[in-house]
Amino acid sequence: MTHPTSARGPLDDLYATILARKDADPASSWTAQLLAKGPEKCAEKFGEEAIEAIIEAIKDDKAALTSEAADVLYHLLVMLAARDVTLTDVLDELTRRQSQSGVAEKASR
Ligand SMILES: N=c1c2ncn([C@@H]3O[C@H](COP(=O)(O)OP(=O)(O)OP(=O)(O)O)[C@@H](O)[C@H]3O)c2ncn1[C@@H]1O[C@H](COP(=O)(O)O)[C@@H](O)[C@H]1O
Repeated sequence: MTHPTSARGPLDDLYATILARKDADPASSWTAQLLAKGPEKCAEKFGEEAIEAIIEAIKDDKAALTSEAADVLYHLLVMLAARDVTLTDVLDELTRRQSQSGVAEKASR
């Protein structure tokens, strides 16, 4: 499925960079090093970053939450790449849900 908002954005560019790091020398890049440790380690790092974001959200520190949210998005993409799930797969799932909720809205009118 082609995503309707297919204009490339920073997340697409970051995901493409992360994918390219799957074949890179681990010594050359933090991302390549993390991917070389395997999908379980990538998932663990995602969990750690999510918890750090939760802490900043509870503290209501907007600057720190913004920074942690960027870490969460980066580590989400690394975890997806480690398991060969594409960003397009995830966006398509969101689009499918939006169109389903549109059907539900129309049905309730
Ligand atoms: N967006 C990011 C990004 N966000 C966070 N990080 C790294 O993720 C790491 C995780 O932070 P931690 O505080 O947990 O790091 P740490 O304590 O050193 O790690 P551990 O000891 O816990 O394993 C840090 O080293 C950050 O530099 C990122 N590393 C890379 N990118 C982007 O990924 C792309 C590829 O970068 P390279 O990894 O340099 O190839 C580039 O576009 C980068 O901008």
